[in-house]
Amino acid sequence: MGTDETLTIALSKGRIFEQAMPLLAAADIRALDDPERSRKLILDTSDPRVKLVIIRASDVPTYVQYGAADLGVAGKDVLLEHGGEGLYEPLDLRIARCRMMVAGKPDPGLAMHPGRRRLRRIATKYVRCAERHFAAKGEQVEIIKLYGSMELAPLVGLSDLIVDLVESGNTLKANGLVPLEHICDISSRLIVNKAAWKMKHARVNDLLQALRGAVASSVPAAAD
Ligand SMILES: Nc1ncnc2c1ncn2[C@@H]1O[C@H](COP(=O)(O)OP(=O)(O)OP(=O)(O)O)[C@@H](O)[C@H]1O
Ligand SMILES: O=P(O)(O)OC[C@H]1O[C@H](OP(=O)(O)OP(=O)(O)O)[C@H](O)[C@@H]1O
Repeated sequence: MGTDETLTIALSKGRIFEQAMPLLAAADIRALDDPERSRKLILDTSDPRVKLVIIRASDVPTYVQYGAADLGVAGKDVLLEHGGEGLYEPLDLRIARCRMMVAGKPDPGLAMHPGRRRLRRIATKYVRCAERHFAAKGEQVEIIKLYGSMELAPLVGLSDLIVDLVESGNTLKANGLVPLEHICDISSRLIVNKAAWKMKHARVNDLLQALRGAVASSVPAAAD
């Protein structure tokens, strides 16, 4: 965790950085470097008491859980897989919105056949979510853990179905797959280390209020 004077915020580069920075600007926090162009992992900001640490999206909850960062921005998908230990999740930032879905070939054929002899194979990065989804339906499945490009798995016979994130649907379509079941809606959340929440409460709370205001003005209710 940073010193008492410093707030450290963990973010991944790409869509979360791009969509979170306009919200952080409402709290007068602007990055002094562009993570797409700099190799720096710790970025100074326009507020000398705030630093950004740039890490993999799936590592953000771990840094915050252990207090290596006071706060972070993480997708709900990543939080569901992490489990949320040691964290508070006080605000839905409503950025990086998409859906977690089961997808597969349009004609699942044997994959959906009730009389099939082996368990259906599900390829996914989201093992916990997939397990929970199929368990809730009362179906035993075999989960195959992957780290990316899930869409390939049914095309080459690695799995019958995938569990992945879908936004426009273009990636599924480009690979001849279709969405089959909606698991949950996903957006990114502000997360806070539990100790930082107590020890740095005034500063964390100021930031939270500024972000709350920015979220309310950036997403009109009618967009839901
Ligand atoms: N197509 C998408 N549209 C909108 N939001 C998305 C989409 N894909 C992922 N997200 C959200 O954005 C977050 C960050 O995605 P990003 O692609 O930057 O990281 P990642 O590649 O999933 O993670 P890692 O690098 O740790 O494997 C995801 O955790 C998810 O919540
Ligand atoms: O429905 P769409 O708009 O096509 O978006 C869905 C794609 O977005 C995500 O991948 P991403 O682009 O983040 O690449 P990654 O898997 O390398 O993170 C997700 O894993 C899908 O592949």
